[in-house]
Amino acid sequence: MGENATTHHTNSANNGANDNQIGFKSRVSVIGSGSWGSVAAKLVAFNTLNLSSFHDEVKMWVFEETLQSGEKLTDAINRTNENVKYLPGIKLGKNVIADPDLDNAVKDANMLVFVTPHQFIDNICKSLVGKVRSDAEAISLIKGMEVKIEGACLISTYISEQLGINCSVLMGANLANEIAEEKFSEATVGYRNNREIAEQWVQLFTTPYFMVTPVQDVEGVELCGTLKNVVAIAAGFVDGLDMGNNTKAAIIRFGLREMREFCKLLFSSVKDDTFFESCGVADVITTCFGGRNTKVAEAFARNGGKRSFDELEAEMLQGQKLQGVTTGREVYEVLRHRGLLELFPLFATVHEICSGCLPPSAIVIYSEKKNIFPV
Ligand SMILES: NC(=O)c1ccc[n+]([C@@H]2O[C@H](COP(=O)([O-])OP(=O)(O)OC[C@H]3O[C@@H](n4cnc5c(N)ncnc54)[C@H](O)[C@@H]3O)[C@@H](O)[C@H]2O)c1
Ligand SMILES: O=P(O)(O)OC[C@H](O)CO
Repeated sequence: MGENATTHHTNSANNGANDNQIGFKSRVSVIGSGSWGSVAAKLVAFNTLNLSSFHDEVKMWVFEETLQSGEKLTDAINRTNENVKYLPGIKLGKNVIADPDLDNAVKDANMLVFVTPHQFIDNICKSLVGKVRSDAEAISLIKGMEVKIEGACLISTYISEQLGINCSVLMGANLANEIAEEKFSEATVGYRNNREIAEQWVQLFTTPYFMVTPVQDVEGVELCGTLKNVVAIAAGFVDGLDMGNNTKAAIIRFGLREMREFCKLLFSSVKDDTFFESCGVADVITTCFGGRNTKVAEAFARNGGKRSFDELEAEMLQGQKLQGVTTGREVYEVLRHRGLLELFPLFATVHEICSGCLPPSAIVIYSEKKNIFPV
């Protein structure tokens, strides 16, 4: 494996000052190792092996757990080169090294890929404060947001503020199991100001079967990835009620419209064009037809809302996590706080169904309401 760096750092919060020299190679760490985290590591590892500007090795932080066999997940990944629990049957690349020690996994890395379920990012960031290189660049593949008393905060902003580093995002129509099998997909990198950094992320993720497009609209890209999970839950209810494709298409259209209005409510800078990128309409389509949120919401509706999402998630996903129910609650809190629930009937109804205040069939009653926003 290529440990042929011209500079090698041993202290954890390195400032990178020695790295502005010819021959510097970037080091990549992936923080998270669920199904998408493992695929992200595979994509990145393919490129670090082939691009001379990167160290070959990609560290992947694993939230450690013990498998039924008694073996640690990290040991199993390093022994088999597969994430036997979250992405079985897929070789990650021999240059992917699983590490259960978060500090060690990020040490020396100047490119950090964050890809955990969003409910865990708070603790992860807190434990990383002071541990990452001050010149590191981050990218978030996390679909979700942080909602605090003071308001909603994008995950990329949260990472940026906690760790004092810039954070871009990568979102898109990306069902992990399909990309793992190298079926063609697209994704969108959202960046703030620095096009050069965006190009580096594009280069790191692009493969012959994964086409990545940069868009200067970090908020629009990230919020699309976040909000589509709420629409996915609504689509699952429609499936569970056997309402058919026309109803589902209507729900998708209403959902996209509320996504756009919610984005613009939070950030007036969000661009309409962003909704036509992979992170927008394409992700809504794939997630509403093949995503976990939709599948579990379908089961919820088929059970008449009598089995909780937590119970169905544990049974159907075996350790994988849903984002849509939590995000639905977070969106609801933002809207309630601003007195705008009436303007977002789909989002509001999704949360009220998930929390047991309304039956799943209420999603159809919603669809009979008039258009709220001017089209
Ligand atoms: N799976 C997909 O198809 C897909 C595609 C695009 C984006 N995403 C997004 O990527 C993010 C990561 O999802 P995923 O699919 O890789 O994960 P996952 O749902 O497949 O797996 C859950 C992960 O959470 C970890 N975990 C459990 N408890 C934890 C804790 N207390 N602290 C930290 N980690 C813990 C598990 O070890 C596992 O790695 C999510 O925001 C998701 O929306 C997923
Ligand atoms: O399986 P889901 O519902 O978490 O969706 C996965 C991806 O976000 C689809 O792009």
